[in-house]
Amino acid sequence: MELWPGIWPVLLLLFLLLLFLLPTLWFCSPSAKYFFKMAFYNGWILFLAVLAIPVCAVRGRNVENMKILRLMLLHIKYLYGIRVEVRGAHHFPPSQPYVVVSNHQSSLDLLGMMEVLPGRCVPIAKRELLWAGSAGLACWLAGVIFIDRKRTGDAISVMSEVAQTLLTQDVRVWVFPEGTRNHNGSMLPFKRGAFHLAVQAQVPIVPIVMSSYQDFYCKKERRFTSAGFLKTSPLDPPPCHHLSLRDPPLAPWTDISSRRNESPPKRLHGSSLDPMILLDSKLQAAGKKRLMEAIPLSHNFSSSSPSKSSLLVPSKGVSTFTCTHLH
Ligand SMILES: CCCCCCCC/C=C\CCCCCCCC(=O)SCCNC(=O)CCNC(=O)[C@H](O)C(C)(C)COP(=O)(O)OP(=O)(O)OC[C@H]1O[C@@H](n2cnc3c(N)ncnc32)[C@H](O)[C@@H]1OP(=O)(O)O
Ligand SMILES: CCCCCCCCCCCCCCCC(=O)OC[C@@H](O)COP(=O)(O)O
Repeated sequence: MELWPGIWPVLLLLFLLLLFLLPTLWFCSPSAKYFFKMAFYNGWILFLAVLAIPVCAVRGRNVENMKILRLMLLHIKYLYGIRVEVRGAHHFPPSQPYVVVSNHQSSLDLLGMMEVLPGRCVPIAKRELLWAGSAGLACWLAGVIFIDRKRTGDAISVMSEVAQTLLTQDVRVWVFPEGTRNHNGSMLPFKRGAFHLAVQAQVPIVPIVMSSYQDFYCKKERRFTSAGFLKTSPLDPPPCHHLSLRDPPLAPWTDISSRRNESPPKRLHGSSLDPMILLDSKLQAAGKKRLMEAIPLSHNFSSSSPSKSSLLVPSKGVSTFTCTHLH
C-alpha cells in the first residue's frame, strides 16, 4: 500500500523522459523517424477502420463500401506531406468492367490507389491481410478479394469466380501482378492471374504506374523523410489494352515500345521544399515493358475449357491483343 504513492513520481519521470526522448529520436535518428511514421501509418489505418466498420456493416459485404474507405483514407497524404498527382485519369474506360494492373512498392501504395480508385473497384489482396485486425474486417466489408498465394489452385478458382462477378455485378478489379511488394526500382516478373482474369471476362486491362518513392521512402534504409517530397501516381498514358480475340491484329507493342524513353522526370516547382513532381519514367518504362512481356504470355496458358483455350491461342505470329487506345 505504501508503495503506491511512490509510483506516481516514477511514472511522471518516465513520461518526461519519453517527452524528451521521442522528439530527440525523431529529429536525430532517421531510422526512428521511419519507425514512428510507419507505426503511425498502420495505427491510424487500424483506428480509421474501427470507425469505418459500423458504417460499412450497415450494407454488409458490398463493393460500394470501398467508397467509404476511400473517403476516409484520402487525408492521410496530407499528414505525411505527400502530394499525389494523377495523370491520364481519362484512360479509365468510362463505364464497364476492367482489370487494373499496377506496380506495388509498399503499403504506401494505398495512398495512390485511393486517389485513383474507380467506382466499384476492388483490390485483390493476400489472405494474410484479412487477419490485420480492424483493417482486415474493413477490407472484407468493402469486398476486397482475398487469395491464398500458397495455394495456386484455390487462388485460381477465386479468380475464376471473380471473372464471373466482373461481368454479372459490373465490378472492376485491381491486381498487383507482381504478387508482392517490390521496391527495387524495377518490376518483378508478373504473375499470370490478372491476365487470365481479363481474358476470361473479356475485359480491358488498364495499367497504372505509381512513380518511385525512392526520393522520400526506402524500407531497406529505414528512410521516410518529411516535407518537400511528393509521390506521383500517374496513370500510365498508353493505355487500355483491350483484349480482343476477334479484331484484326495490330502491332500495339511496337507502338508502346517506341514510347519507352519518353519525357524525363520534370520538376515543376523550383525550391527543394516545394512538392516536386517526379514522374519516374524509368519505372513507367519498366512497367510498360513488363506489360508487353506479360500480356502476350497469357496466350500460352492452358485452359480446362478447350473452346476457350483454342480462342486464346493466336494464329502464328499474330497477336490477338489489340491496343485500342494510345495517348
Ligand atoms: C477507413 C479505413 C480502412 C482501413 C482498411 C484498409 C483499406 C484498404 C482498402 C483496400 C486496400 C487493399 C489493399 C490491397 C493490397 C494488397 C496487395 C497484395 O496483397 S499483393 C499480393 C496478392 N496479389 C497477388 O498475388 C496478385 C495476383 N496473383 C495472381 O494472379 C497469381 O497468378 C496467382 C495467385 C493466381 C497464382 O500465382 P502463382 O504464384 O502460382 O504463379 P503464376 O505463374 O501466376 O500461376 C501459376 C500457373 O497458374 C496459371 N494461372 C494463374 N491464374 C490462372 C487463372 N485465373 N486461370 C487459369 N490459370 C491460371 C498460370 O498461367 C500458371 O500456369 P502456366 O505456368 O502459365 O502454365
Ligand atoms: C492485429 C493487428 C495487425 C496490425 C497490422 C497493421 C495493418 C495496418 C493496415 C494497413 C493496410 C495497408 C494495406 C496495404 C497492404 C499491403 O501492402 O500488403 C502487402 C502485400 O501487398 C504484399 O505483401 P508481401 O508479399 O509481404 O510484400
